[in-house]
Amino acid sequence: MIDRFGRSIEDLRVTLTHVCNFSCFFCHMEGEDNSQSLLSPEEISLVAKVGIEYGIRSVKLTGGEPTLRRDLLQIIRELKDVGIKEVSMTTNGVLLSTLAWKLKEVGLDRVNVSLHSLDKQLFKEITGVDALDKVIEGIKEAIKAGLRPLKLNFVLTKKNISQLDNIINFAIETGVDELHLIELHPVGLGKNTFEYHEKLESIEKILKERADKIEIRSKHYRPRYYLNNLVIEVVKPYANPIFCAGCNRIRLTADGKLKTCLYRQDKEIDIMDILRGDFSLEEKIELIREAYEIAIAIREPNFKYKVESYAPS
Ligand SMILES: Nc1nc2c(ncn2[C@@H]2O[C@H](COP(=O)(O)OP(=O)(O)OP(=O)(O)O)[C@@H](O)[C@H]2O)c(=O)[nH]1
Ligand SMILES: C[S@@+](CC[C@H](N)C(=O)[O-])C[C@H]1O[C@@H](n2cnc3c(N)ncnc32)[C@H](O)[C@@H]1O
Ligand code: SF4
Ligand code: SF4
Repeated sequence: MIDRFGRSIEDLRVTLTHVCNFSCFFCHMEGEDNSQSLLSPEEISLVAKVGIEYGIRSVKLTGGEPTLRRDLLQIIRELKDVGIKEVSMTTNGVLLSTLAWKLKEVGLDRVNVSLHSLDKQLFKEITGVDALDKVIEGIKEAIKAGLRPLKLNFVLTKKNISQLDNIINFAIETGVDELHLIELHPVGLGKNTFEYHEKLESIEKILKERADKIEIRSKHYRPRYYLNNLVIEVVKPYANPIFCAGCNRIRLTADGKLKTCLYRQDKEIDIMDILRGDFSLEEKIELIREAYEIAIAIREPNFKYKVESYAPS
């Protein structure tokens, strides 16, 4: 099923919690308001299962920090049980060294680990926590456990641009598969820290010259640059109509809303009353189907090309 802009939905992005053990100065919290609500593993897997009928094939677990959920293993197990082909997670990595093998065992396919600096002091300045060594340990353990392709997320800012070369070298030496080079985008706290925004254009120009191969991914039409054994994927979501044209994701917020876009709080459908209401399972499934259909009908690219109407005078 496709929306009015010809886009399918294939990926469900689930915010498992708004709680985090870091406090990154730019954190967008997936564009959600802080809430204490937590959907249960059964509720999450029911929404994902119904989503399969509408094209959902993969689920991304995010947050806040998803590894803080005590029932994370059960959530992953249930998502695989209802038929989600690929379950992946984006994490700050600080708890990964103890969790990696257990995550693999219950069916997690891969992880993205955020790493914005290899300098201890700067890492602490960015994240609020002195945890660089622990995160590196987590990355290494996740690779050993086979949570691959393992991707690093590097959000580029004026604070850490000097770290980029180190991060690329670290990724190659450690056996990381891919590096997401991410533009800081102004949502959530990121909105107030846009003075640290750094353009990616000059870096991308160098990548173009040095790459052995360049690909365009169907997800967000993201460009991927192959350098030796590392793939560097440029994630440039801000004011980028091409990115939004390739948006095949829909979101499930921590407080039970189907959210059609990271930037839009006006285009959400609250399904908490369906999930927690006094309905039979069949009735819930039917109501969730209706919610997906409404979400698909109202979703739209946040950034669109505007064609000026031209009226000769
Ligand atoms: N604006 C916008 N940003 C997004 C979207 N999806 C991901 N991002 C940003 O992309 C960066 C990488 O997000 P991840 O969760 O690690 O990765 P992913 O987008 O799921 O990509 P893969 O794991 O490679 O499939 C983060 O900064 C996200 O905020 C989106 O649909 N819209
Ligand atoms: C909101 S975090 C949640 C998952 C986990 N806590 C983590 O940091 O990896 C998801 C991803 O968004 C990135 N991110 C957060 N705020 C951002 C912003 N304003 N601009 C770009 N990326 C951002 C994080 O670095 C992380 O890679
Ligand atoms: S970016 Fe991730 S680790 Fe950093 S504060 Fe936000 S949720 Fe926590
Ligand atoms: S429409 Fe654009 S901004 Fe909104 S979620 Fe999709 S890619 Fe992100």
